[in-house]
Amino acid sequence: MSSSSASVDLSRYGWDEDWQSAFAPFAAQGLIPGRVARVDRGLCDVVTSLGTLRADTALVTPRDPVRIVCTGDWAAVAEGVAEIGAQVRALLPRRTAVIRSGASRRSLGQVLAANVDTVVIAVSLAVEPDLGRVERFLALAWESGATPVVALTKADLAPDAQLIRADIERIAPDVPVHVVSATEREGLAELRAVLGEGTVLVGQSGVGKSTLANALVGEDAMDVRAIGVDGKGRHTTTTRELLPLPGGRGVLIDTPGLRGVGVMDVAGGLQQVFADIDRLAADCRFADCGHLGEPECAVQRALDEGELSYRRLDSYRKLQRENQWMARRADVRLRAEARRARIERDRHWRGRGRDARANRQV
Ligand SMILES: Nc1nc2c(ncn2[C@@H]2O[C@H](COP(=O)(O)OP(=O)(O)OP(=O)(O)O)[C@@H](O)[C@H]2O)c(=O)[nH]1
Ligand SMILES: [Zn+2]
Repeated sequence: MSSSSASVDLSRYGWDEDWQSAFAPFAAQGLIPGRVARVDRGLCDVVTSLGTLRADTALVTPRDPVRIVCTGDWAAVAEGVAEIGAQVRALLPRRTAVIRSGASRRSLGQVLAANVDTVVIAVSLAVEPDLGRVERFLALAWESGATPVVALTKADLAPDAQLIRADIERIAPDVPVHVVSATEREGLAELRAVLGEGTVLVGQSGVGKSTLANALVGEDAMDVRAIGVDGKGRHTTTTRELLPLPGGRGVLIDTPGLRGVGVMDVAGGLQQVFADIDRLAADCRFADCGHLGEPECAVQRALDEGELSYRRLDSYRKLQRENQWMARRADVRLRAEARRARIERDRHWRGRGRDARANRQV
């Protein structure tokens, strides 16, 4: 699909009047708008009205990984002439960003998708779902500014899909939960109906995201391959793609499967996922109740009555601790960076002073 020359209608990719007005200053510089469909090692595929261009992203590569170009971004692109290829010159400010904490142990974030209004969390019905992991994804999704939806995949492999659905609904208040089978093409229309203008599919590796994306888009658009390269014969999505859904129903972004998903800066998201616990806590006698045996604790009462599970309260505490820990790490990192910058600056000025003295002596 790359470098087609046909004229592309960008409204199929989510272009609207607000983007248009945000773009005005770039249009004045002769740049063209494009939506980033895929990013890899310094280059990206960007869909413009002229077709998909391969563009250099060096000019928009800051140190902060959260600000690095990502699938779903709207970019101001210089088309390029002769040997000089296309270049991404700037990114329009994002409306939403789905961010997880970085894969490494350093406290850096990684943007999974930008400018989506729906986050579909894919959870496989083929295995016992890990409720804590679903809660993590929900926190990320709420925090992004988009709306979460849960898709329970591989329904054809699960005799008790409705039981699992009830469990998920309990931990995901106010979130639509859909049971689908991509291979049997079941539940797809219902799922499609709740998607917004832009959707990203997230979830663990192997839950069936790419297969579901293909089923929703209606063609073999994603690269789903059984590869033996890693020796485990796992199915792995090697690229991240953005595709328009049929019937003008917005775009769909597939993401590579995540082994683990860390949270950072998700305090607001956690409050939304665990709104039930916060509501209970409001009825505790003490405003700062730790729900650890204090008298007249509404959370303890709900635990005793089986209205709230110990697992869910533990999960909330664990995610809160992780979030605070990540925030502290980010603080430490920012302070270290500031210190490094100060040392650099001092060295620079000391060097200049030495040069000036040396000059005087000549
Ligand atoms: N039975 C059944 N198998 C499915 C279904 N959807 C996906 N699969 C299978 O599950 C395996 C993983 O599917 P993928 O679509 O590659 O999963 P993914 O989540 O994109 O995986 P990553 O790319 O690693 O993130 C493949 O063997 C699919 O054929 C389904 O609805 N039913
Ligand atoms: Zn309490």
